[in-house]
Amino acid sequence: MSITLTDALLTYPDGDTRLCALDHVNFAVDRSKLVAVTGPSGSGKSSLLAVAGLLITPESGTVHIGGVDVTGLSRSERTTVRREQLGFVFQQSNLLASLTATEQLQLITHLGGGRVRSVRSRARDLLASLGLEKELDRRPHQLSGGQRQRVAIARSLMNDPSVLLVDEPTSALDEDRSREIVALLANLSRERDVAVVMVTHDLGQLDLVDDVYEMHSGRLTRAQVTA
Ligand SMILES: Nc1ncnc2c1ncn2[C@@H]1O[C@H](COP(=O)(O)OP(=O)(O)OP(=O)(O)O)[C@@H](O)[C@H]1O
Repeated sequence: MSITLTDALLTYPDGDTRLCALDHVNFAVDRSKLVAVTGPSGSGKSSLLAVAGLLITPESGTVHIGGVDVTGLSRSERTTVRREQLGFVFQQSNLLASLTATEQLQLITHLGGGRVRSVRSRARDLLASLGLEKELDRRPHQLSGGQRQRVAIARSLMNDPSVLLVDEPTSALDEDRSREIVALLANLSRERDVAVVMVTHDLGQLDLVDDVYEMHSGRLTRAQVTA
């Protein structure tokens, strides 16, 4: 398995008691799979992504990435695992208004200290592979919502992650564009051998995913197997 949460417990203070955001959650996603996590607002989906993304450490239970237990790592070790093995795509594409599509991707690697020329050609190749060959030098305001989300997905692949964590990627898109983005995530999970975890309210695209999980009050259950 590429990412595994075992018996993960996470609570938050809630008045005099504690609210259980992850209630002994077991979750595993293999490489080349796209898995959707659905559930009502407040059920714990963002908490699941935060624990899977090593942004929050569970109170008990473990997180394994690529078979390695990363639960007890120091903050800087967690940052290294995040930089080398994880990719993130957020609800809004979070692109910088002044940068071209290519520069959005270059920036990520420059922050991590990559070489300029190879980074630029890798950025352009990645964008082209996601159907953005004509948009390489466009800035966010010159792109459609779907194209912006594609740039954000390309950016998340710059470090060649083994796990991609995607939060509501279609919430700002119409139905056709939403379907294109979920189909793109399904394809790239297979072509790039990535485990993709997608939190979504968009139940119309679930036929494209490999597994569906549902969260309710911090409890995670497998909803349906479509492939
Ligand atoms: N930092 C925090 N402090 C206290 N409670 C929190 C904190 N973060 C989340 N919660 C609570 O934990 C529960 C789970 O929240 P979480 O954001 O994980 O749910 P969600 O399913 O992602 O919701 P949404 O779909 O609205 O984003 C909610 O009841 C929320 O209010």
